[in-house]
Parts: sequence; structure tokens; C-alpha cells
Amino acid sequence: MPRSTRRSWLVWGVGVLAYAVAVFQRTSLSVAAEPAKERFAIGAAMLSIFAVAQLIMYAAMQIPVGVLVDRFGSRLVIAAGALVMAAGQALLAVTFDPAGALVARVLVGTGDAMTFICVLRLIPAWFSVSQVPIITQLTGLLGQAGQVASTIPLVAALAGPGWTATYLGAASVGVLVAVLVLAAVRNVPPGSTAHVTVGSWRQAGNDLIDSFRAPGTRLGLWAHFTTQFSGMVFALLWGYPFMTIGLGYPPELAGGLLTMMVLAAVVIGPVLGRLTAQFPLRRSNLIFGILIATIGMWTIVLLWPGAAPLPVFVVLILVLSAYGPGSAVGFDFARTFNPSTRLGAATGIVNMGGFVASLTTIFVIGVVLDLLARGGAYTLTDFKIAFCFQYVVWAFGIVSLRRTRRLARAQLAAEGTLIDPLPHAIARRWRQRH
Ligand SMILES: NCCCC[C@H](N)C(=O)NCC(=O)O
Repeated sequence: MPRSTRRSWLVWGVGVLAYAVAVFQRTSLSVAAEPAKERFAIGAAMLSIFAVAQLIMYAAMQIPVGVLVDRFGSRLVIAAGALVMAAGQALLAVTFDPAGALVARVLVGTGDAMTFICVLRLIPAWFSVSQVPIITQLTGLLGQAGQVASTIPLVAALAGPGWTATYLGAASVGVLVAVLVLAAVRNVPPGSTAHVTVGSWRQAGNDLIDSFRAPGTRLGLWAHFTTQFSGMVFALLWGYPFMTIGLGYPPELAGGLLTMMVLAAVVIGPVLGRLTAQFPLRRSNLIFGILIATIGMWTIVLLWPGAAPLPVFVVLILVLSAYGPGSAVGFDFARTFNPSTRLGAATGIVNMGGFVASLTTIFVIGVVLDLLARGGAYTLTDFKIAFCFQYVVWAFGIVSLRRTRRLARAQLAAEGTLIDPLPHAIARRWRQRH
């Protein structure tokens, strides 16, 4: 159980910086839609293919990256990821060809995938067990600063120095991050007995299978899957058109509500981190609590005749803002049900869950909207019907979540830890108190 030192904070700080820069590179095309359409002579459909290809690459790389980080350690993989993203941004800066831009975004998705789970892998090596859930939450939250940097500053850079200089600038930031990571990050504290294993590839394959077999890893995967997608789909793509076209909100209000989502997460993250650290045997109850609130609020908004009143919608936004912090609880399952030698693989498996669910939902909502309103003139009812696809994803996720929780609890019981159903535990605690 390492105790955090100044060095721990330095290593983690540089890791968080690398993650924030990865989020910046990830979102750096979102404010450049119009200049991108002009430069590559493409339409909105091709532009969304860039985004989907990048996200597919991100999700597909989670398991290979998990295996790599277990073999080579976070320091090398994060630095390599920063360089791959830098190569993608440099290509985007100079190409005029849509195919070149597509390759560039695939490179950014690949490098991005090499960052977050590797930064998470540093945390248990450098901090004490009780600090890990909170530091994990802070990592997710602080990384979002990268998204802020990719809005107004990037718009100004595109309007000023222009496309090539802006994306070459983004590439140089990537190179700088790689140098900083190599200089400051160490996989484990000096003198630590925990080592990064560079075993055979066969061993790496076995570790991957073992992490997938561990019920706790799959519990983390389904926790991430079920809690992340609804908020992510809303924040990433469909929330803004739902609010402006469907509900008729002015753009400033819609933008303000999306900003509120980010701000609310800043409060929810540390609270969830503390609860996770304090009640490690009740993490799945936290997940179910978030799910009940999310599904309940969506049901109210979707069933409301016409547009739900603004205060009701604000409650939905507040509940949705738990998507990042809630999904981060999934990583805690991976950590506590796996030995550190295969933590990277387990974290990669978990992180795939939410992104696969989000991509599927983004895609299906788009298809349903196109079927309902071919000319793109969507109504509130079209949006409501399309958003109903979320129930399919929740149903699938919740069945899997309950099944893997049973398996994980059975494993804990075999090891001597019995977990009462929550109402029994609350009743027992109440009796003890009184
Ligand atoms: N705005 C995105 C927040 C997602 C946080 C989340 N828990 C997560 O899995 N992040 C992975 C990443 O690479 O951002």
C-alpha cells in the first residue's frame, strides 16, 4: 500500500496533463466543422464518418492497449500515444484529401486510446488504496479541461493563423507531452516491489483471458456500459439538436445546459469517489441508483405530452451529468478483482463498454431520425421515438450487470466475504444503532 508523496502527485499530474491533451486532440475537430467541409469539399455525412471512425478505433484499441500497458508500463505507452496523435494532427494540418483526413482521425483515435487507461494504471502504484477512487474520479474530471481548450482557443486559432498552423500547433503540443511523460513519469515508485512484467506474448494472452473471466472485470464492463452511454450520446451529439430543434430552446440555453452538465460532474465526481472508497461493497448499489435516476428522468421527459417544463428537463441534465463519474466506478471493480499485473487489460475491457454502447446508440438514433424525417426536418416526436432506443441498451446492460454481480458476489462469498442485499444491510445497521 504505497503512501502518496510529492513525486506521486508529479507523476499523476503529468499523466493527467497527457490525458487532458488527448481529450483536446480528440475533440479538436468539433469546432472546425465548417472549415473542414470547405477544405476537404465534403458534407456533414463524411464529417460524421471521421468522428465515428475515430471513436471506433478508440474502442477497438482498448484491449490491445491494456495488454501493452501490462507489458511495457504506462510511461512508454502514454508517450507513444501522444506521438501517434501528433502524427495524426500533423497529417490533418497538411492534407487536402478527405482520405488523408480520415487516416489522420484514425491515428488520433489510436493515440487517444493509449492514454486514459494507462494513466489510471499509474494510480494504484503511486497512491494508497483509500485514495485511488477519488484520484480516479479527479483524473476523469481534470481531463475534460482538454475539451474546454478545444473550443474558444481553437476557434480563435482557426480564424487567425489558420488551419495548417492550428493543427501543426496541436501536433507540437503532442510531441511536448511525449517528452514530458518520458522525463517525469515512472511506472512504479523507486524501490517498489511491484514490477511491470514483460513476459511472453502467450502470458499476455493468458492474462487477458483471465481478466475477462474474472466476474469483477465484467461487472465493471457492464457498469461502464450502462452508466456512460446516455449522457455521452447526449453531450457528444444528439443533446444539442434535441434541445434546439426538438424542444425549441434557443442555442444559448442549450449550450448553457451542456455546460451545466460539465459543472455538475465536478461536484458529483468527488462525492462518488468518496462513497466508492467508503463503501466498496456497495459500488453496484451506486450504479443501480444512477441507473434508476437516469431511466426514471428520461421516462418522465419522453412521456410528457409535448415538451417537458424546463425545471424537469434541468433535473434530467443533472442526472445525466453523472455519466462520467458513474462510469468511472467501473474501473474500481477492475482494480479490486484483478492482480496489478493484469490491471491494464482489465481496465481496457471495462473502458470498451461505455464507448461501444455510446457508438451503437449514436448510430441507431441517427438511423431512426433519418427514417422518420428524411429531409432532416425533425420534430419533437421524432426525437422522442429515436431516444427510446436507449431502453434496449439499458435492458441488455442491466440483465448483464445483474448476472455478473451475482457471479462476483459468489466469488466473494467463496473467499469469505458475504454481502447482504442492501435493504437487509440497512435494517441490520438500524437495529444495531437503536
Ligand atoms: N466526457 C467524457 C467523460 C468520460 C469519462 C469516462 N469515465 C471514461 O471512461 N473516460 C475515458 C476517456 O478516454 O476519456
